[in-house]
Amino acid sequence: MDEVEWWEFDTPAEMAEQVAGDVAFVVESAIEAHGGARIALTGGRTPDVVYEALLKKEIDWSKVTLLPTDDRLVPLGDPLSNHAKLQHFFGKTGAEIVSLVDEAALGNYQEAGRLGDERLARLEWPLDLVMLGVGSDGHTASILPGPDFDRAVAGPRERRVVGVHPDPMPADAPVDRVTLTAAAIASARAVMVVLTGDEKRAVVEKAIEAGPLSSTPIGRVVAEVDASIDIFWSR
Ligand SMILES: O=C1O[C@H](COP(=O)(O)O)[C@@H](O)[C@H](O)[C@H]1O
Repeated sequence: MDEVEWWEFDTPAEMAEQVAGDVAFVVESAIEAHGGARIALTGGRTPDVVYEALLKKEIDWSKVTLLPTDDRLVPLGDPLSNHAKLQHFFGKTGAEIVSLVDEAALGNYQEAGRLGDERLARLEWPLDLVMLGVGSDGHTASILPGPDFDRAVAGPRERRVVGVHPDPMPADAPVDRVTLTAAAIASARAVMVVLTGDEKRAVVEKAIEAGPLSSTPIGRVVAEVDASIDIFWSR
């Protein structure tokens, strides 16, 4: 990893404004450089304020492809679905929204991972931007402790999506997942991390300090990324 730069804000709204401006700049540059932008966006609760701010930017959404960094294996309209979140915020913009979840494989997380990988192979790579969130346990995207951790952080580099059975199950969304792998995230042209609160900040600082030997998903992913990473944090 080249460099980690922290950007600190007093409120989530101030942070959101900055992040939205940076995302809009990446989108504009990507459209100028290769005619379209491909962006992976975090799920969870933290980014809502960012997505509100992003919707106020002038963006030619018809040239943008959006996908979640990860998803929960639930029907696409379920409140736990990250795809549903993207539809809720960006569904009317004209952006193409790609789901990582194939509803035919909700009961088989490994098959769901394979189908998600197949689906993303149809996109042009690399992604222009990956915006990551972080859980207070240090997970990022849906790279979580459990039997699939090694495959997600250190599996074959050509694998972009894997299925994940978290162990232990996260209390707020106790379901199997599909996630971008660390290699797919690391291949993006730009990577940013968005988080709030002292607890998550301490987790991320400790994970980055541990480097490639970190036992925490966010530490392993940051260590994989060659380019510089911007971390946006607010109180
Ligand atoms: O399960 C997930 O959690 C993380 C963090 O979410 P938050 O609610 O603590 O902001 C999120 O980045 C990920 O996309 C999501 O699926």
